[in-house]
Amino acid sequence: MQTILTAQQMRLADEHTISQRSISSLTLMEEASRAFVNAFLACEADKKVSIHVFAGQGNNGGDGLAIARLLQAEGYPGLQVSIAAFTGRQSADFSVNLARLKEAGIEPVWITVPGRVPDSSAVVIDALFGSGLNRPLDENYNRLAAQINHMGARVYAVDVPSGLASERPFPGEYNGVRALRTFTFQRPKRSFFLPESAAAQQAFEVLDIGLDERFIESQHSDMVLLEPEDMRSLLRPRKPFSHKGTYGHALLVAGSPATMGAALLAAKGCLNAGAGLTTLAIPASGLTALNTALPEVMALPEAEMANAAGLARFSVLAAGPGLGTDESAAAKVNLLLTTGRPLLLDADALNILADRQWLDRLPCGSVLTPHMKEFDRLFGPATDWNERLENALGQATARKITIVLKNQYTFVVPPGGRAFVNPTGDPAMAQGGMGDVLTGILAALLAQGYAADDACKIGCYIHGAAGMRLASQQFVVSASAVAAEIPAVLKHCLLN
Ligand SMILES: NC(=O)C1=CN([C@@H]2O[C@H](COP(=O)(O)OP(=O)(O)OC[C@H]3O[C@@H](n4cnc5c(N)ncnc54)[C@H](O)[C@@H]3O)[C@@H](O)[C@H]2O)[C@@H](O)CC1
Ligand SMILES: Nc1ncnc2c1ncn2[C@@H]1O[C@H](COP(=O)(O)OP(=O)(O)O)[C@@H](O)[C@H]1O
Repeated sequence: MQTILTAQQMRLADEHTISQRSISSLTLMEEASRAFVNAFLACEADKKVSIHVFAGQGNNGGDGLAIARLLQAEGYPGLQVSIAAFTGRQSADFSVNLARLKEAGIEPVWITVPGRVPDSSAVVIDALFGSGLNRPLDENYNRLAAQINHMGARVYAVDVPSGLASERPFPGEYNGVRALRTFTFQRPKRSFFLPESAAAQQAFEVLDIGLDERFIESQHSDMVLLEPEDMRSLLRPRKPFSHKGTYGHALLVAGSPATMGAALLAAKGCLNAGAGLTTLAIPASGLTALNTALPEVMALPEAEMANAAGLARFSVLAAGPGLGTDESAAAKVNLLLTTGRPLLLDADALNILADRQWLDRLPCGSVLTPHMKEFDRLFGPATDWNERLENALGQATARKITIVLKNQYTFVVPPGGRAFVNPTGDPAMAQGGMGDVLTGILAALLAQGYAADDACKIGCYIHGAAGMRLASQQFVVSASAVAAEIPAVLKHCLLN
């Protein structure tokens, strides 16, 4: 797991590393710039390309000047450097790098008043502002950013796209530089995981610049990034002499005549994520489809969904995919709530909770898996993703539940004030039914006895990893294909 730092904590990590390694901040800047150049070389190997570096006057600008000098030494002759100096003072390390730039024979152009910038370069390096940005761009910088965006160049941002706040995006429409790729130092920035950052960058890559990892990991943060190693330590191999009873019995209450497929997808996810037994509670009209498509899955007769005592034999109770929100669906959710046991609820079960105002009946230890709209229906509207995430952090702690807030970067939010960011997934997965498979996977992991937070971390990770594997070969991946890929992904996670 990686702790995601605030800009202030990042500065402390810089200072700590500088004193611990007995180096100067200038050396650290040089190392960061070298790391950027190495990553840049891998993307822009043609040395004849025309490059325009736009630098501010802070340390991000200092990086920009060092990068320009290093690129020239690498043999890129077509370099221009512009320094935006509408306001502000030069940082000490910027000034030293300015002198070094001139010594290297590069004379920068100073932009002190708004005007036209030359727009013929194929590549732009954006080093106007980095993690020091503490207010939205004013008119002059905004105009410059718009000119850069209009150049049609391939834009590489240094550390943070200029205009994007590193912790939480500023309110309103993004008015900064739009980068193709950001090479960011040591840690992704918190705002990179919020969907508003899509306006600022298409992708980011993290570069190790040698900051002290122990110091970074000692910092308190409300955001933690999951890594492949976490799966290896969380996952448990199948045991010798084990049998189907060892791995739990999941009940999935799902499906309606028009949306039986959602129930089948959830059941398929559940089977493939290793539940010992999977039972579906679906309307009778779905039984033929179930027996044909998933012969391993059992069905619960409708009459048994009227009696809480009959549910005691299941190790996990899950509901929602394709359930519908009519009276009979609500009666099923009501029955589950009366058991007083932790529940796994998704999709229509969440809508039923919201519509009937049953949220306060939810037992501690439950898991909810809303997407944005379901979340807002349950917990109230949010003006942006940061507010939504902060609400999720508060609700999970207050209600002692785990919220899986789904998105490109899904947030697993257990009680305790920390969101675990799932890095796996691919836009090829943006298709109906994907969430149903995730619910089935989570049910299987809970049935196998994983704690709620661990089940959600593992489940989201393997679900996204399955999508990524398929997306490496396919334009779009179906939910059934993702479910089918899960056993191989689990094996891979355990062995690697
Ligand atoms: N030793 C270090 O501290 C290192 C810092 N590095 C670089 O330093 C960057 C951070 O540098 P700084 O803290 O100097 O900050 P920036 O260079 O990001 O910003 C410069 C200054 O601009 C001012 N400012 C903020 N918002 C503004 C706005 N909207 N309009 C006009 N001015 C505004 C602030 O006073 C800020 O300090 C990182 O992103 C990274 O690129 C790297 O060189 C790694 C080492
Ligand atoms: N662009 C994307 N990148 C990564 N993961 C995605 C993307 N789009 C969807 N997913 C994943 O697919 C799932 C979609 O869930 P949900 O919206 O509930 O789907 P549905 O209700 O259609 O089954 C989530 O787990 C989400 O993380």
